[in-house]
Amino acid sequence: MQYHLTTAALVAAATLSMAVPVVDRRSTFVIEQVAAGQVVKSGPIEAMKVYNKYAKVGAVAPSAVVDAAAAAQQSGSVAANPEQFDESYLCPVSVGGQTLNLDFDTGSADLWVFSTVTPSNEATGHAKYNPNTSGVKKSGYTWDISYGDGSGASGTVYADKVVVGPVTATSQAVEAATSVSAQFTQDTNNDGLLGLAFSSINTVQPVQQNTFFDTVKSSLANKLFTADLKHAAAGSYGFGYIDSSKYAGAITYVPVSTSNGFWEFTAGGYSVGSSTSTAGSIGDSIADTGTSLFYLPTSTVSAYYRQVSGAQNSQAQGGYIFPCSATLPNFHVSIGGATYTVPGSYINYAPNGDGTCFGGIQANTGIGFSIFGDIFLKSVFAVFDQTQSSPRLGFANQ
Ligand SMILES: O=C(c1ccc(-c2ccco2)nc1O)N(Cc1ccccn1)C1CC1
Repeated sequence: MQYHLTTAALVAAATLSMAVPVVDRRSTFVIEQVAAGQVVKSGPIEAMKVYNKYAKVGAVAPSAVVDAAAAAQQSGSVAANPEQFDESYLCPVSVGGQTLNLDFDTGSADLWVFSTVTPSNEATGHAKYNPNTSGVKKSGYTWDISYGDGSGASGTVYADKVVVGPVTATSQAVEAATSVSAQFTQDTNNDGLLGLAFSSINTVQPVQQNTFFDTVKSSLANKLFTADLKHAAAGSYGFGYIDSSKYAGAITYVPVSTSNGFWEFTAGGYSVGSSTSTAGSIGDSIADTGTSLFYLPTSTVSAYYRQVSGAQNSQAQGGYIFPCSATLPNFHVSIGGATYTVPGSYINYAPNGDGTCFGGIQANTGIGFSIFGDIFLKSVFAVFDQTQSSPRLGFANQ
């Protein structure tokens, strides 16, 4: 039986074959390279899907359709450079043609930047986005965010081109700060945040805006991004593809609840050091690249520091501390049936200056869930995946 491509598909293909110059034919439809500049919407991708659907009965896509579809599927990566003590990781991003170093944060959903509209005494030492060069003001739109550590920022909104690695959002909501808290002013390496949580918690009013990932998602070869953070070394974030050289063994996936706007999942049992007994379940957790430490239930945290001689929960320092000379046991956690290990050395976060050091594992008291922050994430390869009907998180050992 001879299948006929639908008229629409033939028209689409014909149109594209006229519109797109025929270049070299791709033998296999594997997307390696990425598109720059204008991102073509889903026309070529839909046309390509038709050819793929009927390939089994002999349909062959014209090279123009293959090329246009390929050009419409972006993927690529950007370096994630650690600040001192791995407090946060900063990535170079082009915002309206200006390079700023942004903190990619899977725990929030606003892309906000220091700018020429930030009071100069609050912006000293920071790279600033100048919206006048190419930004389109979304007049009347404002934003205001507060973070768990008490920091925060607020301002106005523009639409502009944002490029992360080779992945381009031609019109992304860029939130220019007109006010930032002291914590942000003081960290002169940090020129703003790029939120990668769900857009449902974006703070722009009166019209909520999309994250960078949601803006480019439909143009990515695969609707996912990855985090490959490292201890005291440059790692990377990838968009649209999984680099299998960045992890060992299999990626284990777990379901994600989006009801709070976070990459929220259920973590399983844990064990400390060489002990084989896996204790109780950690439970409700989020994966948050924007949080430095690893916040866990009080029972888990006291079980861990019971194995650290000299450890104490210091009111003065605001958490568990121990002698910097202490040997810290590894921390193992089970997620989706697979076990991941945070090396003890990663749990010595930073010196307090008095011979004691501050722990990378701390209690989640008052937060309401556990936070798998950078102390955990730099121990694994993480996949933030929206390729399925519902979002999921994938983890692999590095
Ligand atoms: O910092 C935040 C955080 C991020 C985004 C928002 C927010 C407000 C409005 C939209 O997003 N609010 C936060 O608070 N942490 C980490 C954290 C650490 C410690 C205590 C509480 N939390 C959110 C991811 C959990």
